[in-house]
Amino acid sequence: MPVEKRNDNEYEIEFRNVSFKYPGSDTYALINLSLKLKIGEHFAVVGRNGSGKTTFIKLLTRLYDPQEGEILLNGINIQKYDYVDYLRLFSVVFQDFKLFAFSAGQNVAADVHYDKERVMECLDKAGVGNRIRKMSKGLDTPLYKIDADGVEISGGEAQKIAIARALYKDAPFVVLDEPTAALDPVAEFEVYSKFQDIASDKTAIYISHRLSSCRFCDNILVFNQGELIQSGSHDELIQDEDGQYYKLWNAQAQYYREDPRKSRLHG
Ligand SMILES: Nc1ncnc2c1ncn2[C@@H]1O[C@H](COP(=O)(O)OP(=O)(O)OP(=O)(O)O)[C@@H](O)[C@H]1O
Repeated sequence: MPVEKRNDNEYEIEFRNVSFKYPGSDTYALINLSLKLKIGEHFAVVGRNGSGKTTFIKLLTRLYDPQEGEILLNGINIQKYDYVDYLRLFSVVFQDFKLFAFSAGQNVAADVHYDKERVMECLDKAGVGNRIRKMSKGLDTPLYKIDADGVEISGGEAQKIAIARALYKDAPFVVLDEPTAALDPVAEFEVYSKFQDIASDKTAIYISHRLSSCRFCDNILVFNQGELIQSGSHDELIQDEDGQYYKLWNAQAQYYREDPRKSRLHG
């Protein structure tokens, strides 16, 4: 069935007791996950390596179907919707995003024909607009040196362009699966705080290993060994000294102490 187009973007997704094993694997990558993603809510997803964060996104975007439980869009199992129609609801930047040897503008629009002004706006929001403006042919500059006029860009710049592409798509759900891995902590914080503004009216999910970037998000979801074990704001989660969030936060705290004197004391 088609996904009903809603001008109010009132799309709600619910995971109901979802468990999942990858094909050929004996262990669960996700165990009994239940949560609701309501319109306009922003989520940060944190947890150790292999805790199920990316798998959660893969099920959400129907790269796989769960063996147990169900995922519902406005109360109807997502498997009942037309696949392409369903995917239109999402702008996703995966860890292994790809840019192509096309022009900067085409990379953002994922199309040959595009609205230059809007593309530039998205590049600005992602924090890479000025870099593109300074290129000899602006938006028409080919990325990568395959072309004689091509420009090599850094990993961090590529990630910002991938974020601009997700913004250009203008879908009601935006997912950033650690798209900031090549950014230094300051740049990641900048992207993340901008992202909160950019995604203001959208449902947004942001996966990051750097807890410092997520601390201002109201809904932090903590995954551990395939389970959602905690959720809440930073201030709520940090209260529980036996909790996983507290452990993760303290394990990383040495990397982002703001007071250099403290760093010296600990360094
Ligand atoms: N394609 C796959 N086939 C089999 N097992 C997989 C596959 N992808 C992930 N897994 C396993 O599923 C579990 C959850 O992995 P997932 O990638 O969701 O974790 P993650 O929290 O996103 O990790 P990271 O922080 O390292 O990106 C892990 O045990 C992982 O080894």
